[in-house]
Amino acid sequence: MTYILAIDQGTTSTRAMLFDDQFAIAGTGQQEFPQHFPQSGWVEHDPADLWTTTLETCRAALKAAGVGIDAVTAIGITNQRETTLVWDRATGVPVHNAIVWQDRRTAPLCSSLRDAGFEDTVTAQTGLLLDPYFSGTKLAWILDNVEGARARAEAGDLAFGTVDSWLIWNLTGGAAHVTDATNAARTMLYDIRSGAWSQEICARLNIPMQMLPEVRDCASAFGDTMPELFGRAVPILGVAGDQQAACVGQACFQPGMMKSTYGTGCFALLNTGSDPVRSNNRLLTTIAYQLDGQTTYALEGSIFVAGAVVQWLRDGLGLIDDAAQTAGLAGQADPGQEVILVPAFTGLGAPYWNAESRGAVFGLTRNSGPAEMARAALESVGFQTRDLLEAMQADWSGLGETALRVDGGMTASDWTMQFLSDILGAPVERPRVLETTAMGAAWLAGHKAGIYPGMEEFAARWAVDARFDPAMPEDMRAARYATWKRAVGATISFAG
Ligand SMILES: Nc1ncnc2c1ncn2[C@@H]1O[C@H](COP(=O)(O)OP(=O)(O)O)[C@@H](O)[C@H]1O
Ligand SMILES: O=P(O)(O)OC[C@H](O)CO
Repeated sequence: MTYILAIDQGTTSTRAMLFDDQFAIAGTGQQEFPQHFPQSGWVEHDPADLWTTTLETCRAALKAAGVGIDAVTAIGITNQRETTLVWDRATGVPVHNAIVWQDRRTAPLCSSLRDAGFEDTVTAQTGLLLDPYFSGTKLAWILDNVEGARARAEAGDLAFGTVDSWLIWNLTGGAAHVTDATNAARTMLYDIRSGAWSQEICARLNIPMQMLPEVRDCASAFGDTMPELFGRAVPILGVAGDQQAACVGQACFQPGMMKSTYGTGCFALLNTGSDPVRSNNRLLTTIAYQLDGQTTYALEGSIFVAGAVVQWLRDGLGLIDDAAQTAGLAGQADPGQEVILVPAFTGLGAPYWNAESRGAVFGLTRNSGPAEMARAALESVGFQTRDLLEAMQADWSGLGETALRVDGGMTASDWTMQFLSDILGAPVERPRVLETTAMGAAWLAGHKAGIYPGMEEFAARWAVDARFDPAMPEDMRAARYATWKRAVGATISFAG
């Protein structure tokens, strides 16, 4: 038996999974690591935590499976995207903590660049918006704020990378400074059409281009691990950002296919094929995957609060002890009350991108209670997904009748998935294998290694666990969505 080791380095935990040659999971390792919030709106990770949890979870997965390293053919890596690291090329020592994708410290820099009319250039080249979410302004912040960093960068002594690059650097003992096209596409420094770093954007942000990693296809030879780490050198053959890896793991290989991942937040990616579609509705244009030099593009919508609204019911309001209780509560809600929760706890993401909004509840009566709040919380996830779908439909005519493929922790809630289908007016499919992100990374590496089948056969193996079809009458769907839109409008206008 041969295996692929998939590393999934996420925002709150690192996981490693060993997949056998039939895609069955033979062993898993998982570790959480500390989040650092040095100031309001700032989020950092210790780069050493990202690396050591990776190493330890890989070893734990091998141990759990009882598999020796000789049976591991290759490694695939998937990772939290946009998170920004800078380290010394000679010593491998980072010059600063990793600045996490959620960090808003560069909001003033982004505003001034926007005011100067630079967003058009950014969107035209990178497909992104000029937002602190992406790596570019975080890297500029490090160069501007860490003493001596700029001079060292200009002298060629510092390397920049997203988390994949940092892990590969460490796995290969500093031999490889590389990334893949999907991670590059999230930096706001990469021209997704020409497939090259943007000289114009780097110059504007004052970023020396010798800091940037070499960009490769998602299934490529990224480097070999140092033999002393696992007992043998193992090639790293697959890399993709986590949402893109989920798109691959969900086998969304045809234009018009779409996946949506419901974890803490929600990220929906729609495959638009070989043409990058420019959004008129504030969605992101990004790279879904790049294989054999061929780039496949996607439209992406990001929602900041999905499962997090359930965590708020539990930890903030104390209405439930466990996420799974929400469905039972929601089912008891009074059908006559229309309570709407807009969970803009940290502003609104796509398609609104309103950083100033905060959460709001509408339609409370004297009879509203935990059941109505639970229902409103779960429904908010469906309403927000409909917002994304509406934007995608407006941007691109190729969005067909295909079902939405879902994954992530919140898809365990049948109630939420049924409402999602009802409010979208479209089928929703939950796959049998929910580990789509790790499986996507494993497929990239295993396909390159020649132990996994090609795209078509891999796609044919995708199997449904549950399908949810719309059951809500059309007039009710329209009325309920119109109420949601009014609630969002009021939330945004309240923020001023
Ligand atoms: N049965 C459930 N009903 C509703 N929400 C759930 C349920 N199970 C898990 N969740 C939510 O799913 C999220 C966890 O999903 P996960 O994919 O592990 O997230 P992440 O990768 O972002 O940490 C949590 O926010 C949790 O509240
Ligand atoms: O680590 P996750 O699963 O929260 O995903 C984070 C995204 O990649 C951020 O863009």
